[in-house]
Amino acid sequence: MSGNGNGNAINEVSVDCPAKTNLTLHVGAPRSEWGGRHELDTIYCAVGVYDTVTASRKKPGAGFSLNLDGAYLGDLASSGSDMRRNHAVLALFAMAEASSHEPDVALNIEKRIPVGAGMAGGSADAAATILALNTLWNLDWPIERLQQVAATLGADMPFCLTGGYARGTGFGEQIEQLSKHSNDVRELTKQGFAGRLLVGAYQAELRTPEVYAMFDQIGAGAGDNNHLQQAAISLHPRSGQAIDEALLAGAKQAFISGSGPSVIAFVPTDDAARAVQSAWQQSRCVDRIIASKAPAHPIVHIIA
Ligand SMILES: C[C@@](CO)(OP(=O)(O)O)[C@H](O)COP(=O)(O)OP(=O)(O)OC[C@H]1O[C@@H](n2ccc(N)nc2=O)[C@H](O)[C@@H]1O
Ligand SMILES: Nc1ncnc2c1ncn2[C@@H]1O[C@H](COP(=O)(O)OP(=O)(O)O)[C@@H](O)[C@H]1O
Repeated sequence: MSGNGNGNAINEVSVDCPAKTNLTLHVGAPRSEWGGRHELDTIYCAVGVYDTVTASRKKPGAGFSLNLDGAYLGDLASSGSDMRRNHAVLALFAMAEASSHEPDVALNIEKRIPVGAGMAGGSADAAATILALNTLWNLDWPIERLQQVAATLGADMPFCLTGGYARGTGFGEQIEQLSKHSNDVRELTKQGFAGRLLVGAYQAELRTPEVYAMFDQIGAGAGDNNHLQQAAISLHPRSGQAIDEALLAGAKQAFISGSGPSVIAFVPTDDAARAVQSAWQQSRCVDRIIASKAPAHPIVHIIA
């Protein structure tokens, strides 16, 4: 039984896990050996919009349970949403198998990351679950071991375990953690891809496979750092309007987050933040605005 320093067992752990965006997302050809997934070269950056996953120990044999809280649950709220397919539950089962534990754990997810938004909300919840169980079950596995488990669940899940910045290659699952002093990050920071930001979020969701399929048809927009941007805008034009409004209002950078539809606008000053907020509200080109900053990292709390 794991201890929390005063000799008692740990019974509840919560993890605040940040969302993900891609400061660059270069997309190559689909590869048959990767099940048709495209070759990527991307700079991941964690954004300070957090989901909180709480994992509590249940009685032996009680099985798992899942509870979702939050005002914006997207398609997770529908009764048809299969709990067993939730990415946090998939992570629980993967960790249970890898560590020979029974999945007798209650999971509670407080969702704040927009769903189906291109911000890896599902991957963040899976990563939070992995980090929580590493403490709840007293595994204390190194990050590399946890990333091996995460990589079996999705391309951007290994990155979500560490946050900060990373270069992703392969189909996005090969991760090289980047320090903020690395040349890549220093160059992007110089171009304004760091610090204070606004997220333009939508009720609508985009399906990642559909965005990649559209990319295969129309390719990347000239000069776009995110090669999926033109495809996402063709499927969800309001995101393109939000980018134009943000840049006009003084955002240093504004772009689609990953496969979209959400838009990230870096706003380095109070004036820029106020101007972008007002331009988005007046043009009604976004449904919700979330103020945040980047980079960010997961935070683990031992509750009981
Ligand atoms: C686009 C990115 C950018 O980081 O993230 P999101 O914006 O969705 O968060 C990722 O590539 C999302 O990767 P991942 O999270 O694995 O996508 P999944 O939803 O699991 O993949 C669903 C489908 O997307 C397509 N896909 C995904 C990754 C990739 N490198 N090439 C692809 O073509 C494939 O059709 C795949 O079957
Ligand atoms: N815990 C979760 N949080 C969000 N989405 C989830 C979760 N578990 C499963 N999903 C499913 O994954 C899909 C993609 O969600 P998400 O990861 O938020 O978006 P994206 O892949 O665009 O970053 C959603 O449509 C949802 O049905």
